[in-house]
Amino acid sequence: MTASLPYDPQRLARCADEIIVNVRELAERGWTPATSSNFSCRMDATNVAITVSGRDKGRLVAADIMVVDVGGNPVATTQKSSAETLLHTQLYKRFPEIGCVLHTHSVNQTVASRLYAAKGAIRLEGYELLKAFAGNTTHDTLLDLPVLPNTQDMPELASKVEALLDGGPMWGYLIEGHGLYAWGRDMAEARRHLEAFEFLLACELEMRRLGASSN
Ligand SMILES: CSCCC(=O)C(=O)COP(=O)(O)O
Ligand SMILES: [Zn+2]
Repeated sequence: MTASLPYDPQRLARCADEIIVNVRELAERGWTPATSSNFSCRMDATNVAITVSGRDKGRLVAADIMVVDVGGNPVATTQKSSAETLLHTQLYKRFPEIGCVLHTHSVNQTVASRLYAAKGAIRLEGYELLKAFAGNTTHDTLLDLPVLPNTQDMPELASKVEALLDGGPMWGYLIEGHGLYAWGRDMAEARRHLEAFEFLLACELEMRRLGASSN
C-alpha cells in the first residue's frame, strides 16, 4: 500500500500478470472473439483487478487491467471497467472465498445457451469430468448449469444471478446467446471450472448431434 493508492500496486501487477497469461491461452482457443469476454481477480478484501472494457482480450497488457471496489466503482483511475463489472463484483461481495471470475464467449457456450434457454438449465450428469468441480468426488452426480436470459440491464441480470445464488453453491451460469461465467477460489480453480464446463457443453452438443441426448 502506498500513501496515494488505496491498494498494493505490486498485488495489482501480480493479478494483471496472471490474467494476461491465462487469458492469452483462452483467447488462442477462440473463446474471446471480437473483444468479448472479461476477467477479474480479487486483490484484497475490498479491491478487484478487472479488464478494461472493450480491449482485445487476446492481446492484454498491464494497462488493460484496472481496479474496482467490490461495489464495482473504479478505484484511483478514469478508465472504464468491463460493461459486466457488476456480474463479477456481486460474487466477490457475497462470497469472501471467491478469488477469480472468468467470462468467455466460446461457440459451444453460445450455442448451448440458445438451445437450452427455454429449459432454463442444462443438466450435466454421469460424466467423470464432473469431479473437476470443487466438492465433487464422483461421476455419479448431476449439475444443473443455469441459463439466464440476456439483457443489457446489468442490475436486472445481477438480481437474477442473486436469486440463483440463494439456491446453494454453484460454479457458473450461462447467459442466453452470450456466454459463460465461471469462478473459483483462485485462477487455477476458476480455469478448471471454466474448462470443465466447456468440455461438458461440447459433449452435450455432440450427443444431440448424434441423436443420443436425453437432455
Ligand atoms: C463485443 S463483446 C460485447 C460485450 C460483452 O459481452 C463482453 O463480454 C465484453 O465486454 P467488456 O465491456 O468487458 O469488454
Ligand atoms: Zn460478455
